[in-house]
Amino acid sequence: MKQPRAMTIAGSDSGAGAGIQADLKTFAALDVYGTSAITAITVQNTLGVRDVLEMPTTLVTEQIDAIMEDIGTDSAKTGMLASSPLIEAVAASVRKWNLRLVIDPVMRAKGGDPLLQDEAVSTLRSVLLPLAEVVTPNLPEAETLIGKRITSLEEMREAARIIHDQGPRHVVVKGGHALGDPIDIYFDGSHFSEFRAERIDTPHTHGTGCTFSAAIAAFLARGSSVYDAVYAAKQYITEALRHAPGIGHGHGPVNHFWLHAPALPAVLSTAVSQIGE
Ligand SMILES: Nc1ncnc2c1ncn2[C@@H]1O[C@H](COP(=O)(O)OP(=O)(O)O)[C@@H](O)[C@H]1O
Ligand SMILES: Cc1ncc(COP(=O)(O)O)c(N)n1
Repeated sequence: MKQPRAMTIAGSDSGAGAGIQADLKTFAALDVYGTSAITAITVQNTLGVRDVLEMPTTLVTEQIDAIMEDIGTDSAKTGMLASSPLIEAVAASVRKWNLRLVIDPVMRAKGGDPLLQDEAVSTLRSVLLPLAEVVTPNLPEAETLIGKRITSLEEMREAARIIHDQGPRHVVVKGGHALGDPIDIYFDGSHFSEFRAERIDTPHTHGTGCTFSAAIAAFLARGSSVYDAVYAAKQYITEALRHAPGIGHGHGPVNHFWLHAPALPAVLSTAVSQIGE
């Protein structure tokens, strides 16, 4: 049986809670074969981002070409894109390979460190958003994309409509940054839906947006409709937050593998104990 495939085009997080690492773990947990094109290397842990090295645009283009010329993909997602030239290069590849694209319009890390240059927001809006099947801004990202504050569910709906006018076919304005139970607003150009979940009381929210958008890409690769993919991704991120392993001294990662049995199957436990002898 052919395994579904998904590609992440994003930054590396050395702490492995967000970025490429979170995306590949999410793909693996959802039984999708994941590939990656790295846009930038961040020196990062749960406390913050210490340094960033952007990849040359040609290297990003070549990674995507190498994946597509051999392995192919059923969906793709973007995360940290850092700068206008990288966004332009990724957009050219999306067009060249006709990628079915989920955009997580990453602008800042949880602690506030910038992951996208301010001047690149207009490139993201005008060049990449029109190529998206789905875009998943959090509240601050949605505010930046529309240029006004969002303070209510009604304003989230209005934001989704304005962002939809910028070109993506589906919009999910995420409510993780609001108070109370997080409500994500979904808009497909004609209908709104609300995806509600209970708020998990935890500081370990590093990589929630990456994980959520990677899960949407994974479910799309598995053949779900966009609505069903967002619905399933919402359940996946809620449980991943609930089972966060409590790693690090700051905003720790979620548990991408909450679906899987906590104990190793007997055959592996035996092999592991023999390796230790
Ligand atoms: N504490 C929480 N409990 C439950 N769901 C959450 C919590 N924080 C975020 N979420 C959900 O996780 C997903 C990512 O949202 P959000 O944190 O807003 O994005 P980002 O990581 O891009 O800032 C959304 O579906 C949001 O509703
Ligand atoms: C390399 C990289 N990409 C993205 C994020 C944002 O993470 P979040 O999912 O918490 O918004 C991050 N902190 N680092």
